[in-house]
Amino acid sequence: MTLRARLVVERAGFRLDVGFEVAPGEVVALLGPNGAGKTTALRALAGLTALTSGHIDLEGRALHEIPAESRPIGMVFQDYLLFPHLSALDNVAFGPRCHGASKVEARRTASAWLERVGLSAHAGSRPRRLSGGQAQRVALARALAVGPRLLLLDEPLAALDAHTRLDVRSELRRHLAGFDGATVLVTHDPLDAMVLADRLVVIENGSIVQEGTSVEVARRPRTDYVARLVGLNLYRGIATGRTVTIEATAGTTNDTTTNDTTTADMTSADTIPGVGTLSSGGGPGAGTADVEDGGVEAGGGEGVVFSVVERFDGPVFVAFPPSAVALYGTRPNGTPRNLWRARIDGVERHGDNVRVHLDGPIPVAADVTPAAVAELDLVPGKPVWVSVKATETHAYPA
Ligand SMILES: Nc1ncnc2c1ncn2[C@@H]1O[C@H](COP(=O)(O)OP(=O)(O)OP(=O)(O)O)[C@@H](O)[C@H]1O
Repeated sequence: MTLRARLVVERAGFRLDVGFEVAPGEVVALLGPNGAGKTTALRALAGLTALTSGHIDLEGRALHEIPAESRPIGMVFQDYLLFPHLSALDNVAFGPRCHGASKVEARRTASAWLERVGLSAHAGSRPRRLSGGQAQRVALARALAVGPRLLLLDEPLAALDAHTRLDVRSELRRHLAGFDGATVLVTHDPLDAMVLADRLVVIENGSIVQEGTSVEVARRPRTDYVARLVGLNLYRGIATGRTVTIEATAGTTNDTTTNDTTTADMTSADTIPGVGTLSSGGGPGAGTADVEDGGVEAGGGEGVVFSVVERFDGPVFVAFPPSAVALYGTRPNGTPRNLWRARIDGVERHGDNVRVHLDGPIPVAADVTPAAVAELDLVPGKPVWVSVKATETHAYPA
């Protein structure tokens, strides 16, 4: 293991006590609700918050005995914390310079990193002239330029608008894949965690409540928070331009063995990346949604064709929240894309709304108002039309 940590931080009214390991090249996401202790854990790894007890072992070195400024770590913060008076190049060069490199050497290293993140043309720009996405890339280059063995990312995408976030997320994933040290990422966005991390460590109230790959965590949610967390509709598919074919569903049912409270979430659990076979329920509703005319043809579980905003070729993920799904009792007018027919599998309360689980060519969860439930008479077994606006889907390379 590259990193072995047990972090105990005590404060009035709060106690963090977590232990986890990160393998070389692995990205671990610390995920959890507000106030869970994620940032405290990250700051403790960085040496910015003192440990009450515990230890941090990085490649055999006792990191907790090393002062923050001498730890071999790179850190990216939510708001980047770039020096406003320095150019992008000098911001990146700052790290190597602090680690003893000469000015020329530091700038050479910085220049190479700016090129790797695609920002050579902006080397002379001050941070205020950079977009949020560009500033984030400079911050990442600055963190990696010191050749860290541990990379710490604190909500690295949180300050970006939705569209930029999409691009930067894919790009960050690529850079993380090329980093051979340990990476610990803090986020409360499940999409960031699932796309960027190999493994999730879910923290609630200062303790680890669940950990594993996103598939493992999603299959057996153990807390309400985790169950909600995996409530995204998320599919793996193949893109051709702006059209994504969601891989065929297997037609096998879930291996749900109990009727406990997590059962209702298993549908969405099957929509987590890495799960090769999505449960379609295998019912007569399985088929191919033709986005051109919005119909559903019997197709023996061939999946669904989605139209999305982003243009890609090859394997992608398509994600959208249950709130982006609209249900209709009769086929809606016009020819909206991403329209197919499904059958209601289950209905449950979800905050102020109602979450409707649907069978069909792909399993999907929809959040609708109680008024809509009454108006459309949404009861299990009822056939409905399902539509998802292309603008509310996110597609990104798998
Ligand atoms: N500097 C501080 N002094 C005292 N208490 C703090 C300090 N920073 C955080 N806390 C408290 O410690 C607990 C954990 O906070 P922390 O910021 O680590 O949570 P988090 O999981 O990162 O949450 P968020 O997602 O909101 O950032 C909270 O109860 C918080 O109020």
